[in-house]
Amino acid sequence: MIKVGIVGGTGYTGVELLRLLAQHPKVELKAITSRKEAGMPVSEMFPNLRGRVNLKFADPSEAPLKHCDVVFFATPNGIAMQQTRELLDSGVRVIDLAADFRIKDVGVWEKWYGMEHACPDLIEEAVYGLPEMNREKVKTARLVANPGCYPTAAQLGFLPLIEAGVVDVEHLIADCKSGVSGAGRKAEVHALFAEASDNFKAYGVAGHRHLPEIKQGLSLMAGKQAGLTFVPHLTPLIRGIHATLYARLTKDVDLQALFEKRYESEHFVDVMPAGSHPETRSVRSANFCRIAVHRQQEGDMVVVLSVIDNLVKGASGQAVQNMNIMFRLDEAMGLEQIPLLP
Ligand SMILES: NC(=O)C1=CN([C@@H]2O[C@H](COP(=O)(O)OP(=O)(O)OC[C@H]3O[C@@H](n4cnc5c(N)ncnc54)[C@H](OP(=O)(O)O)[C@@H]3O)[C@@H](O)[C@H]2O)C=CC1
Ligand SMILES: CC(=O)N[C@@H](CCC(=O)OP(=O)(O)O)C(=O)O
Repeated sequence: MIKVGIVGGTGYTGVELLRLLAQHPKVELKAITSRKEAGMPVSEMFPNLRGRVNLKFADPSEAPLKHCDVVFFATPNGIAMQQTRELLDSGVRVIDLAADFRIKDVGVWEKWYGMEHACPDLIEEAVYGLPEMNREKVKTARLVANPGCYPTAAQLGFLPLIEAGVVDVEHLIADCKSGVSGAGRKAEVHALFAEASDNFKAYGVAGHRHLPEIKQGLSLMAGKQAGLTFVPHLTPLIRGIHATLYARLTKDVDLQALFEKRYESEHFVDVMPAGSHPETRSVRSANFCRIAVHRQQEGDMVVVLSVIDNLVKGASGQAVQNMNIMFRLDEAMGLEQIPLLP
């Protein structure tokens, strides 16, 4: 059994990790932290876990994290980087759901995240945990930087086009919409029911911290600097991301065949039949990314639609997928939930 610790067990990605790991046949949950709720039984805070998780929250300073095989950080940005070295030195592997190790250029990271990085040398070692791009490196990684939610939806949608060299990579557009759980469980005015429901708005138009992360991934795929316009929107859903991606075609290709071929052996990426319009509810609570590719009848634009559940393929599910790869388990183990309808 893999002994697992979670730092940040009371947030949305933390409880989602608990939901997935409590049903994972090869996992033993050893430690779950919360500073505010230390001592409280997990199932008291989250009754959906009654009878499934019998641990209490522990303060991070007291939790037996060093006795785990792997520790997930489901914490705000800037926390994992303070504790990762000690864990790695103790032989514990680390999967960070936050952004501490996602961006290779530490100067870029410090600019967007507004703080000094505590261990820049570990950024180089960290493997960006998008399995559909980096599976081989994830296998041997001690430290995995789990991708952001918008970056997962956008990169998986653009990947076949960029790898095949059939689009203008300098002028890509990602128009993305997220459910409110993307903002986490902390109390914030914009996430209040009366603010977020029956409402729709863009935010971060002048620059969002996922822009450099997505651009880094697209540039790696292209082998040269990619140019991207990224606009996130807050939509009155609880879960879900819908990315509408635009690119100008530079070659005439069978787009449907290109996407189907690229993802034919990817369990968690579903290329839908030509003409489809994937819905966020078709991936709700599941680790799938569903994609449809469209060519408009006029002009040379390709439009890709990519949907994920931000808390699953966009965070905790992808983190468990990475754990499975790191421990040489079946990649889909514990992740076969069928999405919830309606
Ligand atoms: N929500 C989403 O859709 C996605 C989130 N992410 C990322 O995952 C991470 C967690 O997100 P989310 O679950 O939404 O966040 P929440 O705000 O919902 O939860 C944060 C958790 O971290 C704990 N925490 C906060 N500060 C510290 C600290 N200094 N030391 C230890 N624990 C701390 C909190 O518990 P306590 O304060 O009691 O210790 C809480 O359990 C973030 O970095 C986020 O950007 C990534 C992809 C998608
Ligand atoms: C709707 C909403 O607020 N979404 C969050 C992004 C999700 C997230 O938590 O960011 P990371 O992937 O970097 O961890 C935001 O825009 O800040």
